[in-house]
Amino acid sequence: MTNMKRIAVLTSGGDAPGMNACIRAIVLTAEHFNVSVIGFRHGYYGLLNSEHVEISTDMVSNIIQNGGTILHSARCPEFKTEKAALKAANSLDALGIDALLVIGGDGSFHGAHHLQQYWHKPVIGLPGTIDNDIYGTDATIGYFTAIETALDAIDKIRDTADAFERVFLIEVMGRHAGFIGLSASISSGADQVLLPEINNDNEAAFKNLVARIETTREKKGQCSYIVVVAENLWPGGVTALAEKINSELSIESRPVVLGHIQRGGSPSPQDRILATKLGAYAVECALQGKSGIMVGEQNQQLVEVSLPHTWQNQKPLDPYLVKIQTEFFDILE
Ligand SMILES: Nc1ncnc2c1ncn2[C@@H]1O[C@H](COP(=O)(O)OP(=O)(O)OP(=O)(O)O)[C@@H](O)[C@H]1O
Ligand SMILES: O=P(O)(O)OC[C@H]1O[C@](O)(CO)[C@@H](O)[C@@H]1O
Repeated sequence: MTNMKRIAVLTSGGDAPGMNACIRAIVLTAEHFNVSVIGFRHGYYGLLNSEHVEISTDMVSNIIQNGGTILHSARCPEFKTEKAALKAANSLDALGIDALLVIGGDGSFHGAHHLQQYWHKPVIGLPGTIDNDIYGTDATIGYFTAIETALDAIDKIRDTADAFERVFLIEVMGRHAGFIGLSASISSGADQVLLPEINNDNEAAFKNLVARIETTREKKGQCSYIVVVAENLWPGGVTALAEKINSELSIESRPVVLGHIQRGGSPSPQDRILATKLGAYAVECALQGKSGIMVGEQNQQLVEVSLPHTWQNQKPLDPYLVKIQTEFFDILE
């Protein structure tokens, strides 16, 4: 262990349930090693403007169950410049910070890597995003809770879909990745799913969707039909897709955009445990002088992955789940 005295943490990009659990674990672990923790508010903005607070252990009691982040989050486009990174490095030195922990998604990891070119002390990333789109860790903090939230909403939509025997197109988050979409679709028993990793031809996907709805209804009569659609896949989203279905075919459909509810709520046990594990491990890695890495978990083993590897490689969807949904279940129930 090095003789570090003070480390810093910030949360950046889309907030994710479990970020607070992670901050708590960092503070409690640091306390164990007699290291104090400074928190920068509002992601990289706080780092640039030295908007900071000393996080005591009192401040992290009773936050493990809360969504959001006590440090607040932000997207800070100007952090990409050399000027900003130099300013951040000066700010860290002025405060006597020995290591920086960044909880966020791949954009935040780009930021951490960028900073590292100008500040030569440990910088460590912790994967915190509902999207689960970070290579090198089986799951990101917040992903499990987002699936539960989406699933709860889809179950409720199914009730009204069944009552009216309607088609529902349900848009889920994920930015450009289909992890939430696939998990929500499998766990809700959705009839069909449209994901960026699977559908690269929207017209073909549309034809297939219509054919499947029509065939299902020929066989079963009027019935509900649930389609989970990843955001950023269909131009204009599910509202435009529903309009196309309604106008070109005599099929009544309803669009639902689940939106930011997927980012909120009390973190699930899995997210709290993952956040706690990674928070504690990140402190240990920092104290050992490790830098330029993301801490993650693979097959229940803690791992360290170089920051560029986390965005240079594409994390695949579970191929067997894809097969189940698109091949085995591509039949009438
Ligand atoms: N190339 C880059 N260089 C420096 N900083 C960056 C870079 N890309 C992103 N950042 C910083 O990281 C912040 C967060 O990135 P982004 O908005 O992509 O969210 P994220 O961390 O990927 O999280 P999520 O995907 O969950 O929203 C940006 O606002 C910016 O401050
Ligand atoms: O809250 P904002 O800035 O609109 O960002 C929304 C995006 O952030 C996420 O919630 C997390 O990356 C994505 O799923 C979504 O595309």
